[in-house]
Amino acid sequence: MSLRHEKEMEVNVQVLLLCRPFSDDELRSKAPQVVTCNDYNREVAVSQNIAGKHIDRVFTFDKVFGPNARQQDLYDQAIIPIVNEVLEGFNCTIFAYGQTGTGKTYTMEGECKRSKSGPNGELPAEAGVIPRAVKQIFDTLESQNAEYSVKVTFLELYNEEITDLLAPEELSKVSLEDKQKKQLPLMEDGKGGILVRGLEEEIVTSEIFTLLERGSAKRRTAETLLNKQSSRSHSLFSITIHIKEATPEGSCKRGRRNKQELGYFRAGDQCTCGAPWSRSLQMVFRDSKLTRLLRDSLGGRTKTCIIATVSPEVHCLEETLSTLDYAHRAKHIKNKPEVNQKMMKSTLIKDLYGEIERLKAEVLHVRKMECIYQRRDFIKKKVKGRPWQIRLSRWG
Ligand SMILES: Nc1ncnc2c1ncn2[C@@H]1O[C@H](COP(=O)(O)OP(=O)(O)OP(=O)(O)O)[C@@H](O)[C@H]1O
Repeated sequence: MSLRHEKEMEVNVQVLLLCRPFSDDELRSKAPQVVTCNDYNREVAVSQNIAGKHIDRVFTFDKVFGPNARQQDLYDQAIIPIVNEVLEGFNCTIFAYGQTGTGKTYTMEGECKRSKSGPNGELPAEAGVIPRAVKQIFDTLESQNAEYSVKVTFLELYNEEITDLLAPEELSKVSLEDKQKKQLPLMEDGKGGILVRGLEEEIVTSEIFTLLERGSAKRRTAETLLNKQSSRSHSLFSITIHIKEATPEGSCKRGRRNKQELGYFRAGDQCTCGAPWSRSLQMVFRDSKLTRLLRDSLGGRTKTCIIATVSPEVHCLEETLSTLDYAHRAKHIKNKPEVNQKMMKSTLIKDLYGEIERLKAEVLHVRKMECIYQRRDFIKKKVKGRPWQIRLSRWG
């Protein structure tokens, strides 16, 4: 392929800026505002006082959403086209990046717990990107009378450890404490991608709130100065859509698997991983799990959109500038998105056989682990519990 043709296929990572409104506490304390958004010009200005001089630093992004923007504004203006591209066959990634308390969870999940869906299935105003994307996918595929399945995964990355937020507890006798410590390994999938071994894939049939609530409840949270319910980790939510195409006689001829990744990545000192793309730019920490998870999204074959989140108030000035600097640099990352190939039925079957083999190996692994845990519990009881008795009986 010619260099010119290759360049034509390149697209930049899209970067949006979202500034959340003042919280009630910030309004009460009359904290000065240092961030001003100009949605129309796609600019955000940060006011600084340096040696008595008032200086404004201005950053331009692909789209800017000020404190008055509603969840629906962000979704309609920026996310709908991306989800449409997923339905057309691209793999896409959307992730929120920002300091603690700037609205990453609010933007990606929304306030699912507080609000309920409307009578006709319409989403609450507070619903974030994930439930809206799921609804758009279902609505579109239903309107096309397509034969499809939608599967999701939800993982947490904390201190270089990956845990599954959707792992069913009742299926395992492992205690919650052990479960949370259970790490999942990252490995190459043999097709140039990365997969997390043992990650639970859940089939979604309609609404996503129950699943999101279940996963979110397992995220590690702690109170920070800026957020009473701060998640202490990075999270990645993936939606895989499998669409089947039928022949006129009705039998399945070929299919396509498209993937949408939705993540929220913490910026700031509490996190040991730093800005993922600063790493991808500097080519350091090549083995960081976050960098590996995002390998295809930053500089790979995926279409990627970053939502940088900031607070408007003065106490966050330093972190806000750092988020804006990183986000601005990320605008220069180029990806080469490729449409997923439609697979012929025979290839599809081969692929599914491969998946069955992989799942068999996982079941075996889980059984072995359960055996080890049961043995350990048995030994623990023996050591810690009351004097242990073995009864020998004999019949006859
Ligand atoms: N755009 C917004 N409109 C209204 N409230 C918001 C908005 N963004 C964030 N908030 C509120 O700000 C608080 C912090 O938001 P959130 O928990 O989403 O931050 P976060 O970036 O995920 O923080 P952390 O990294 O600590 O988990 C929440 O109470 C949330 O409801």
